[in-house]
Amino acid sequence: MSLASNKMFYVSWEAFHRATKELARQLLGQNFNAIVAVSRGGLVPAAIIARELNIRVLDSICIASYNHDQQGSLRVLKDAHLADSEQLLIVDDLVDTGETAKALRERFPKARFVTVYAKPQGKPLVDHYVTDIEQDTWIQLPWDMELAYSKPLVEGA
Ligand SMILES: O=P(O)(O)OC[C@H]1O[C@H](OP(=O)(O)OP(=O)(O)O)[C@H](O)[C@@H]1O
Ligand SMILES: O=c1[nH]c(=O)c2nc[nH]c2[nH]1
Ligand SMILES: [Mg+2]
Repeated sequence: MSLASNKMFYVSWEAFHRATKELARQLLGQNFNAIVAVSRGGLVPAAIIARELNIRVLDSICIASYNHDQQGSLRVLKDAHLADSEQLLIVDDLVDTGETAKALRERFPKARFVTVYAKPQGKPLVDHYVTDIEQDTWIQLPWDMELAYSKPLVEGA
């Protein structure tokens, strides 16, 4: 989808932290010993989950597929060095079309893959997620926004 559809789901830092902590709670007791963060979007939730589950070993896989809201071909810019295993947790911020998730599933078939947000098309590819988002809605993540003045309603939008 593209930002032109105008349906937005705005996420504050607090909301993102709360949702990610909820994701960590769902993973309690599953004995993960390492995390691969899917950079860049997965870096923030990976740090929060690592803190909550006391996981000290983290690596990243650097994947790019979107130029802002325009999906392009998927490029792995840097691979992770950690070995695939059932104790490995792959963390991303969201799953949308599922293209990134598909590539991660192929790269790490044994690992668990989790995201904070999931849209319907990508949902079947994740093991755990916290919040459902409609397919035609763009998730505005806190690191992509800044505080700005908002006009009073009487002055019109
Ligand atoms: O399910 P998909 O349609 O593949 O989309 C999901 C991916 O898109 C975004 O990453 P992006 O490629 O924009 O890079 P970024 O994490 O550096 O922002 C997001 O962080 C996911 O990794
Ligand atoms: O910030 C983002 N919001 C989204 O909804 C999305 N989908 C893919 N990549 C995305 N990045
Ligand atoms: Mg990403």
